[in-house]
Amino acid sequence: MSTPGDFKIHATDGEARRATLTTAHGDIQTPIFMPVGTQGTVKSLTPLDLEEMDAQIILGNTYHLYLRPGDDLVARRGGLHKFANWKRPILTDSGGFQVFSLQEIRKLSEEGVEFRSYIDGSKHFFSPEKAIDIQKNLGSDIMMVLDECVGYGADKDYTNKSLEMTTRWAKRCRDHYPKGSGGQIMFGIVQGGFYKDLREKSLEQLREIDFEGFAIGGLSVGESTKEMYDILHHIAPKMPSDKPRYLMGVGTPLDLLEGVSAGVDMFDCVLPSRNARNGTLFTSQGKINIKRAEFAEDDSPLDPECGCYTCRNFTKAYLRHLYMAKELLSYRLNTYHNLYFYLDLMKQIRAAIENGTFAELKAKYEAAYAKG
Ligand SMILES: CNc1nc2c(CC[C@H]3O[C@@H](OC)[C@@H]4OC(C)(C)O[C@@H]43)c3nc(N)[nH]c(=O)c3cc2[nH]1
Ligand SMILES: [Zn+2]
Repeated sequence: MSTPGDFKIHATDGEARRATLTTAHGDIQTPIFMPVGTQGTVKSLTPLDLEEMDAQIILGNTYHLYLRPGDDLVARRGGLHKFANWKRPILTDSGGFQVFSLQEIRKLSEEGVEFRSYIDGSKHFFSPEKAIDIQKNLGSDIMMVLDECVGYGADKDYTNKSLEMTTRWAKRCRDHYPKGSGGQIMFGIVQGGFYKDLREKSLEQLREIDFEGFAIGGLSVGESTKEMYDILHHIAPKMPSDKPRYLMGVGTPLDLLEGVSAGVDMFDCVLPSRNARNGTLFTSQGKINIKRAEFAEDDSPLDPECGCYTCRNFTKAYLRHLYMAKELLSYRLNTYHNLYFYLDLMKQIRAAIENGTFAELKAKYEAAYAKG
């Protein structure tokens, strides 16, 4: 009988790992990409669409769902799985990032963070315990601790003080929901900015606490790709090898490949769904923007190598027309394709690790995406 949090590694290829993570709503095959469903929905897609494209897990967000419709309202409806009719695993972020990135007006103290609602300006307070209580109400399979994601360029002294508070908050989150006290598992979040010694310090402090997994926070906050990869390759291989590693908010197709090569197992990013809105589509030959005039009478599919509903049923000419006409269907068909592309890339990565050809797969996409 497998327990939520069990993590079994089946194969490795360099630092890359092919594993299975057990949750209360089923097993997750890693490496994995997690579509972002901030408000309990992956914008414009139905649960059926997501199951068709084999999305194994989606993300929800404490900050947004607490403010609207209310985590208590969701709890009274049986939790987020029932409310959104999503039967597979859900991971919820703690809201730390949203408070620190979306809010100018906020007060940070040892106790927690005070902020104003972006909806009606009302005042709210998140303590580590409150952030966990909200995720308990939502019933997510994987909960994230409340942390401070310091901004790009934060100085070393501030970054150090912040990571120490984040560790104290992490401990309070774990004490508030001890391991095994329910079917939900909890990940710690490594901070430390762009200082390698502080990253190691954050990890050393967190590994003392009994988390079922560890995330790398504080990246994809405006740094260069080189700076991100530098920290990634420094800290990921040092994280507990017998537990899942989650790189938060990352990234492009090349970032996913780079992250896997550094030993990362889980990724989330708004890019595939956000880019769908502005017509930037990911294909096996690189990125294209569907609004370009060259596609006006192009009767070929978006991506000849893609098996998704959009590519099997529509031409570039029609997708361009929908985009130019600002039709709702444009957003839905573009999102469907972009997420399918990301999920299919992860499927190829899992197979490549199993048969020891990960380096070749990475080189193929680096060539196709070289032009950026
Ligand atoms: C884009 N770059 C980026 N995102 C980050 C996140 C948030 C990740 C969440 O925010 C949304 O992406 C913007 C996603 O949709 C929901 C569902 C809201 O959850 C995802 C982070 N979260 C926490 N707790 N701590 C971090 O240090 C952190 C760092 C990040 N860097
Ligand atoms: Zn497609």
